[in-house]
This record gives sequence, structure tokens and C-alpha cells, in this order.
Amino acid sequence: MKIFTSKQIAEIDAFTIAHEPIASIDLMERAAEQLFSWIKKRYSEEQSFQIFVGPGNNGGDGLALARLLSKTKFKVEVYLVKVSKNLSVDCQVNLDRLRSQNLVSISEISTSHDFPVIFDDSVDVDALLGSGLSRPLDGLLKDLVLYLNTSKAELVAIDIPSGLFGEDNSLNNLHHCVRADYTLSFQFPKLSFLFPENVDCVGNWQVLPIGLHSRIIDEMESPYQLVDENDIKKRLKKRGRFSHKGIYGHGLLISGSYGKMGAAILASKAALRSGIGLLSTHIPRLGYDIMQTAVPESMVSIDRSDIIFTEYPDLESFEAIGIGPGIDTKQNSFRALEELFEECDKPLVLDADALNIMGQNPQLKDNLPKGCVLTPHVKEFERLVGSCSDSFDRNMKQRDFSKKQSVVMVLKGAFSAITDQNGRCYFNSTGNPGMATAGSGDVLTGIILSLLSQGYPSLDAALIGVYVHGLAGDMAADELGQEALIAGDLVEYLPKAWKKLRE
Ligand SMILES: NC(=O)C1=CN([C@@H]2O[C@H](COP(=O)(O)OP(=O)(O)OC[C@H]3O[C@@H](n4cnc5c(N)ncnc54)[C@H](OP(=O)(O)O)[C@@H]3O)[C@@H](O)[C@H]2O)[C@@H](O)CC1
Ligand SMILES: [K+]
Repeated sequence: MKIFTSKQIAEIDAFTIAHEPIASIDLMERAAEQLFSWIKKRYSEEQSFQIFVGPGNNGGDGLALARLLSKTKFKVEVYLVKVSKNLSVDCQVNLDRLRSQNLVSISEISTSHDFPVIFDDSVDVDALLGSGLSRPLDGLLKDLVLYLNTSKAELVAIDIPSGLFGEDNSLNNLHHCVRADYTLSFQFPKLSFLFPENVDCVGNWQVLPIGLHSRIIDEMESPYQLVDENDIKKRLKKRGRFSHKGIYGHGLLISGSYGKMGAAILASKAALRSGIGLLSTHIPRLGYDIMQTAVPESMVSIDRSDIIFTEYPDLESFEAIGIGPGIDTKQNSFRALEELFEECDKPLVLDADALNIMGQNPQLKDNLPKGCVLTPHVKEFERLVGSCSDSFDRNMKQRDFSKKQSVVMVLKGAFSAITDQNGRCYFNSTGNPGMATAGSGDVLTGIILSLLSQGYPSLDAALIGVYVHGLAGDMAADELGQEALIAGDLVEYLPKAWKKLRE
């Protein structure tokens, strides 16, 4: 699913009105019907609602919703906030329609003395401001939002929590934005929903389709996409009946050091559970018995060092290389990594200590093999590019980095962001907080190495890898709970996750 800016959504909206064609007031009605049907499914019939309405079309949605609710057993009160003399045309039409029906009490809020009592068991609907927000909230609206945020009532935001911008909130004060339990966003999520600092404002968000015109949605360019299961399925290659292990590639995993052999085991198992034909794991000598016992399916290549990575085998026979999990960051490892960058013309995935070595030796950045995949978490990322003021800033820097260095980068976290050489950004939709556990990243490296070895292009390997990793995590958390989840469980659930993608 593409993600558009608020400005683009307004264009899509206008195109739909002109080309469906549909009157804007009817499009608003369609949006309100979607809100109404979400509410009907979620709340019991006697539920009371307090709807807070602003001057624009977001307020218009709230008024249309109030009318639909008033025709049922739901109890509704409307509060119209007087922040401007004029209402938008469709907001005014809906106010007139609601007034003429005379079923709902409509009060005006002109000062903070007009704020109503909010009962804990009521549901507040935030229809104050939507995607037309033009500046951070202040004055009466800010005070009202702060007041609503202190209440215990459930809070449902229409389209976007009031006060939150759809994209960049770096100059905003998030304490002055609505803190919703649910956000019901029309047709698309907003970019800001995918950034962790906004989660307390957005709550659980859902997308409600309102039938915006498919032609403009297809044609309009956006660098942002939220990746779903269908997008992933389309990128999967068929596995032929007459195939043999040679077809699925031979991967080299450079991993492990004294005290960190677990990383090599997890990454190796994950690679083997993700369709690779052959795997060789390059480890320091001390890890020999450990690897041969724990992962008999992998061949082993032994470093001359007993305890760290200092060299790598001839790359000729490998389709792809993965390096980083548990290799440590010693000087000898830096030299070996530097050499690898110079020599390697194979697909490559870099993680963990390989990224930390780069963080300590920034000149390595400019030698990165083109098209390689980097999989940092936030701290590793900032060691590479410097500190970032917030997630929006970080996202811009990630897109720039991918473009400038011509690499694919996976920034791990909730909604992991995958950026490509063209500066596009794909957000992953699987995964859960239970996966923030030791070794989880090693599993991802193994999966991506496996896919690169099978001949998937870097971007596909990153997108599919991150998706299936999150899916295995979701399946594991469903059965085991998030607290108990450990990285080994991700490997255990990979078969089920792959099976689901192949259904
Ligand atoms: N996507 C779709 O197709 C559909 C979208 N729909 C709905 O439309 C919504 C967007 O509507 P919208 O453009 O009228 O904007 P909205 O935010 O309601 O209000 C703008 C007004 O607020 C004012 N204002 C701005 N900032 C302010 C501030 N800080 N403090 C005070 N005032 C401030 C601003 O004034 P100005 O900036 O001009 O000074 C202007 O008067 C969208 O979120 C969705 O709910 C659906 O109806 C159907 C289909
Ligand atoms: K809103």
C-alpha cells in the first residue's frame, strides 16, 4: 500500500470528486458511513459518544457521524469548537443537516469554561482537525486537547489525531496532540503513524477504505510504501520440481567469536530454514565443535585465529556472503572486513559487529560494495551516520544514505524501514515487541543471506527477509506470548511462516 503526504491525499480527494464523479459532500458521507460501521461493530448499542468538532472537513466527518449515530440507540452529544468564524462548506452543510434533524444536542465551546464533563465510560471522538493542520496547536484547541487527554474515556481519532502532522513532527509538540486509543485513517495510513515517538498519539490505527479513485492512486508517485503479504508473495520465486541444492546457492556466513558462537548458530539455522542450497559458516577455531554439533547441516570454514574473525576463504564458490553476527570489533577483524569490501563482487549482507566496525572506521562507508544490504538497528545506524533528532530525520538520512552509497538498508524496529538505491522506503508490517530480544537480528541476517544466495535481488531479499522474520515472530508470539519469545523460537517458527507465504 502506498503512503501519501497530506497534500497528495488532498489531490487524490479532488481527483476522485472530479472523475468518479462524486460530490464532495457525498464523499464525506461515504467516509462517515465507514466510521459508523466500524463503531457499530465495536461498541454496544447504548454506548454514549461525545464528538468534538473543528472547523474543517474533519469536523464535517464528525458531524455526519453524529447524524448516523443519532438514528440508532447510541447516545450522542456534539461540541463545536469556535476557533474560526467560518466552517468549511461541507462542515457547514453537515451542521445544518444535524441541526434540522433536532435529535442531537450541539454545544459550542468558546472558552475553556465550556469544556464539558467527560464521563469515564463515554467514548470521545476527535474530529477537531485532520490533514488540514497548518501549524502546531495553541490557545483553545491546545487546552481542549490537553483536557481530553487527561480523561479516562476511550478516545477515537478521525483520520489523524488532532495536532499531529501527517509527515514531519520535528517542530511539533507531541504533548499538545490528541492521544487516541484508536485512529481511523481514511484509505491510507499517514507516514507519521509509522514512527515510534508518535505511537502514544496514534494508538491502534486502522485504515478505512473510502473508495478514492484507483487511477490516481496507481499513477501518483510516492517514495513510501507499507508492505503487505501480497506484495511479498508477488516477489517470491517458484521452487521447481526438478531443482537440486546447487540451484539454491551456496552462502558464506562469517560469524561468531569467543563467547558469541550463539550468533553463528542462530544465523546459520535461519539461513538453512529459509531455502538455501548449501551453507558454509566461517568461524574462529574455538567454534569448530560447537558448530559441527549444533548445526550439522552447515559446512564449516575455520579462521586462523582461535577467537575472532581475521580472514575469509576464497569467495569463488559462493553466491552470496553474510557477515557480522557476533564477530566482535577487534583491529584484525577491521582489516579483514576492509579487504572483503575491496574484493567482494558478490551480493553481501552486513549486520551487527560488521556495522559497528564501520561505525568505528567511517572511511569504510565509502568502500561499501554497491547493492549490498545493511541491517542496523537504531544505535548501529546512528553510529554510521551520526545522531538524528527524531524518526522523520532518521528516515530522511536513511534514504539519503541508501541513495548515496547505492545500498539497501534495513533499519530494524517496529515497522522496520527498508530503503533502496533510488531513495524509496518500504515499511514492514509484521513483527511485535517480543522480537526485541538477543539474537533476533542474527536470525534476520541468516534469512537475508539465504535469499541472496538463492539469487533474489538485494531489495527483494531484504523485503522478503524482514517480512518473514516478523511473521515468524508473530506466529511465535501468538503461541508463546511476547515475554517468553527468544531468538531460537524465530527459527522454530520459520517453517510455518514460509508455508503461509507459499499458500
Ligand atoms: N481524504 C479524503 O479524501 C477525505 C477527507 N476527509 C476529511 O477531510 C479532512 C481534511 O479536511 P480539511 O482540509 O478541511 O482540514 P481540517 O484539518 O479538517 O481543517 C482545516 C481547518 O482548520 C484550520 N486549522 C489548521 N490548523 C489549525 C490550527 N493549528 N489551529 C486552528 N485552526 C487550524 C485551517 O485553517 P487555516 O490553516 O487555513 O488557518 C482550516 O480552516 C481529513 O482529515 C478527513 O477527515 C473526508 O471528509 C472525506 C474524504
Ligand atoms: K482528528
